[in-house]
Amino acid sequence: MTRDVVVHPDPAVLAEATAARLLTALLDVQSHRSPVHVVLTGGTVGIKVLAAVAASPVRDAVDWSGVHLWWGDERFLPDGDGDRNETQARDALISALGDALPAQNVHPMAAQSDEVPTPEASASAYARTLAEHAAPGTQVPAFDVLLLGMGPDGHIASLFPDHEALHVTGVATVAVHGSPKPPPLRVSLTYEAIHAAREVWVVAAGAEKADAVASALRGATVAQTPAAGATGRDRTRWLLDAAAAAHV
Ligand SMILES: O=C(O)[C@H](O)[C@@H](O)[C@H](O)[C@H](O)COP(=O)(O)O
Repeated sequence: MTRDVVVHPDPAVLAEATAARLLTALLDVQSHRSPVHVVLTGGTVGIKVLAAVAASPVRDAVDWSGVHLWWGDERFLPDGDGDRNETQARDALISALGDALPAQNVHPMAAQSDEVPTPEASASAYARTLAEHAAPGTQVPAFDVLLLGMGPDGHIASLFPDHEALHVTGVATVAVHGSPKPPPLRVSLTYEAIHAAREVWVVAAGAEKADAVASALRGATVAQTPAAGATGRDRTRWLLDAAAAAHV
């Protein structure tokens, strides 16, 4: 596994460059394999990347009919809630793609409802959907690119420092209670699912992330800095702005 650390001057350039990199990655994979599986992240930087993809002229070079979109985590809220990562991703990119991206290629984590009353129910349902698209004997598709934002505490997806969800094994998804980042109830991929990705890209901007970035890159434990466990099978990329890279 190779690890790259790329530093861009500011958050806007970081989002644009990450979008360009993602589009190029999709085109490269599509030249020899289909479908392509991409895992999206919530957070301001993650959504800015999606908006930049939507605005890119290269967007229409991608055969979106062969792209599947997944989520690394979700806030456990009712469908359509503005705080859901799915809602923000639809607003930033998915709606703009229209019929080019088949609805059945978009795989959100189930929202809170009478039928899905708990994050555990949503996590179990997602694990089943992931398995349906996975190769025999595996739990999740071989994600081509798995995007992750990172919080100031070093959390990725909804895996927070010293949280029991960090240590869940044998399953692809986990329900998260007591998230220190609101809302408190969430659903997240586990490290096992994250590590199944061919490439993991951690995208972080801002001075408030600098300590966690340095800690993760210096090999902190995942209990201290969950982002230290953000690794892909073939490649791990840290895509940073100068402020977040200040202590690297
Ligand atoms: O659901 C979420 O909140 C995200 O998945 C979370 O992991 C986010 O990516 C980080 O908290 C970074 O968020 P910012 O980019 O807004 O700092």
